[in-house]
Amino acid sequence: MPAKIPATVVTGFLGAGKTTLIRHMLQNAQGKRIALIINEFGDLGVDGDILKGCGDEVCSEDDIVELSNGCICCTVADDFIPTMEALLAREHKPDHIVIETSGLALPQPLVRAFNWPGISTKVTVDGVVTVVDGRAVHDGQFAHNVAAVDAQRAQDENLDHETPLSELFEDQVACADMIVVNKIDLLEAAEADSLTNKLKSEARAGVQVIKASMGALPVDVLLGQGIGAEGDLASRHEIHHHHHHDDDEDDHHNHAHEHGHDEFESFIVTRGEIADADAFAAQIADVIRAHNILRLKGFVAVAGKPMRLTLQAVGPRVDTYFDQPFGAAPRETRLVVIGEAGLDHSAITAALQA
Ligand SMILES: Nc1nc2c(ncn2[C@@H]2O[C@H](COP(=O)(O)OP(=O)(O)OP(=O)(O)O)[C@@H](O)[C@H]2O)c(=O)[nH]1
Repeated sequence: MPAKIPATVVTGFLGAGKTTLIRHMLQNAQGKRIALIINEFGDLGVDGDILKGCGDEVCSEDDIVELSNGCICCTVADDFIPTMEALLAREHKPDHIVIETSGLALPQPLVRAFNWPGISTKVTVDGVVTVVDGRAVHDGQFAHNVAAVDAQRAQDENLDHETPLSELFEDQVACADMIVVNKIDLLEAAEADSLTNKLKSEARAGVQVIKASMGALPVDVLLGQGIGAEGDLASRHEIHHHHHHDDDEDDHHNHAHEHGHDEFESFIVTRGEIADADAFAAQIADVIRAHNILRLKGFVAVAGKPMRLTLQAVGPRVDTYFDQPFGAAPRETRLVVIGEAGLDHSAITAALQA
């Protein structure tokens, strides 16, 4: 029987740097043939477009498959399994499969899917890489204290102080084989060390915690962990599954429901060309602050520039760079806005179109 193809799951919160890390990996793959499965949140394929735009020989468009029918953990059977089967049926099989989950997906149901008949004999989870935004976590944005939260819950069943964001963060840490503390360039050395130690103490025993900037890690470090994560799911406990860890559908749905994916939403804002890229970035930072937007990303048409401007904002930090010509795509500005449910669509749209 041929060896199983290793698959690496890359998870991590919105804007932590998953796409950046994968792009670096593809550009340094040293001839390894990597197939990518990308789970976009919302219906604008920004991450896929960014990766396709890297123009490298090893990341031909054929090898990039996008799942955009919602959260990967809720669409495993309908979307992920058929995609994986199609990938495994190809004549030229990849050496390695990398799966980028959307920042809101839970890694555990995805890892569990590798135990499905027809999948389990052909592919194995090489490792789960959880990318964290070192700056944000250090600043306490997604900090958590499991004991304190449990104590609070025990005191009052009606009082749930835990936000969905911190729940997801805990699940991502609990499932990791390797934690990448990214954006180290935005931290002092001592801050980076203390965060690394804190995450080491929260993760399962033996989990590697590695610092990185712009996700720049050697491919040999990221791939080839050889863990077989689908075989030890019980140790990757989902924080909110205190009662049982079975595969039954109801349990899965309850879990998905508990996490309330409906509590997040995304929508698209389009506009024509903008005149000044710096002024537009400043405008976006203001809109993000005013409306509590978690993540904003997309492509911008700048007057007089043939290239499209890629724009990515994590919190109020806005990054832009020109990546490639518009080509056949319409020359317009398209932005996806992601936040917790209740965003004021019309006010945000008006502010971005102003
Ligand atoms: N300063 C700094 N910025 C970074 C680093 N890594 C990524 N970024 C920036 O952070 C933003 C988000 O990075 P992505 O790679 O798109 O993050 P992601 O996790 O794929 O985000 P989602 O797809 O929204 O979940 C981009 O603007 C990156 O350029 C880093 O190490 N340092």
